[in-house]
Amino acid sequence: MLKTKGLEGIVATTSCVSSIIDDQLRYQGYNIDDLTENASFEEVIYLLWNGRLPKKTELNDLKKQLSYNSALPKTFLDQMKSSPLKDLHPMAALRTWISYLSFFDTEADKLIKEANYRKAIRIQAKIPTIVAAFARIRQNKDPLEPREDLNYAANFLYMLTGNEPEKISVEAVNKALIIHADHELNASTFTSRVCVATLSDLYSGVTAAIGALKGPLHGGANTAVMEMLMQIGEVENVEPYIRKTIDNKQKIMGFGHRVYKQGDPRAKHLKEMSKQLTLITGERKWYEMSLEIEKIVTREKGLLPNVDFYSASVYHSLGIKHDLFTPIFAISRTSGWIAHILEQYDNNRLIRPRAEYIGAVNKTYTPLENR
Ligand SMILES: CC(=O)SCCNC(=O)CCNC(=O)[C@H](O)C(C)(C)COP(=O)(O)OP(=O)(O)OC[C@H]1O[C@@H](n2cnc3c(N)ncnc32)[C@H](O)[C@@H]1OP(=O)(O)O
Ligand SMILES: O=C([O-])CC(=O)C(=O)O
Repeated sequence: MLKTKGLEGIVATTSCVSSIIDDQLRYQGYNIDDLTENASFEEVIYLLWNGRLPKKTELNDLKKQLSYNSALPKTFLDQMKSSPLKDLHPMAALRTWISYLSFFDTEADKLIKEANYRKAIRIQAKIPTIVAAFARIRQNKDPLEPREDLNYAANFLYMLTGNEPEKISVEAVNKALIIHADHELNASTFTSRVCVATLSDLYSGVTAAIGALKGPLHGGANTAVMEMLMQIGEVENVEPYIRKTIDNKQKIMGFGHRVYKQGDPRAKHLKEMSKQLTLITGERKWYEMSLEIEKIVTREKGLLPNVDFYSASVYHSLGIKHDLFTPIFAISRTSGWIAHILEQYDNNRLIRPRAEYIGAVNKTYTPLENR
């Protein structure tokens, strides 16, 4: 008899990439609180892929490679421009464009370690360029070339807006990218590992993971949180809205977690960022509404905010379109997916669990005309 639905509590692999122990999240042994306060996203990419922090020359080299590989081929951009993007879900677009990127990579199906690392850099370098190009093209704006002089976070903001990004925005995006980079065996990471365990390629692994992240029970929750905040509109509407949602037995987006029961350690960073950024924008209501929702949901349901809850008001305060929140999550999580994919290749075995069959047996075929 199946004891646990949704593989809850099942340990499905060993991993050195990240750990959740006593509600503390660590990447390769480093607490995310430490990394969020001190590191750059580029350092975290290196850490996740190599198991240690980079030396100065190694970091500079990674930055150069990311920068060198960040532009998109003209044919790729032409294809984007001629596609019907206007009403497309950005995660559907991203899933397609990452897969399409493999058409331009002569090493796409080479599974040797060195080629995998080169592909890892190409994907990580191009994913923010793709998201930014998508965002601009659907508004009938020309996509922008990445800039060599900007770091990963700043370059993304620049390509999105065309403006010189402000320091505070760059710092916020850098932190958000670090916070979302990896999370043990979450649904999208598991998906990526299952995919490449068949000895499929890195592009397939990342594409599959994007599909899994898209759903509102996973990465799609950050956009859903913002939709909820927009529907609520004002702090005084929070209580009736949440009460109705609870009475209707609907889920409150951005709350609850499969693994954390005492709270998601990433939420406090985003909460503080939301507080600071809404002070600057003057739109305090997004933070205040979030605080009120947290108070009521914790009181009524005993549920705590997860990573997606305060990230909504953070990204909104940075002026980012709401449906781009999940693609930004994907930009960050690509670093974690890739780390897990590389780890899977290093010690691979096909992932193929069993299903307990609960359907009918011993049926016999009835010819079509007799049904
Ligand atoms: C990056 C990330 O993926 S973080 C998660 C992002 N997703 C969300 O924020 C969506 C809202 N949250 C949820 O749907 C869930 O809490 C999940 C998907 C995160 C975890 O799901 P699970 O571990 O499968 O818990 P499950 O959905 O079975 O919930 C257990 C109980 O708590 C309730 N519950 C869990 N989360 C919520 C919520 N956000 N709002 C209301 N009730 C909730 C469920 O209704 C269920 O109640 P029941 O036992 O009375 O039926
Ligand atoms: O681990 C999970 O189930 C979901 C999550 O928080 C993440 O992927 O960051």
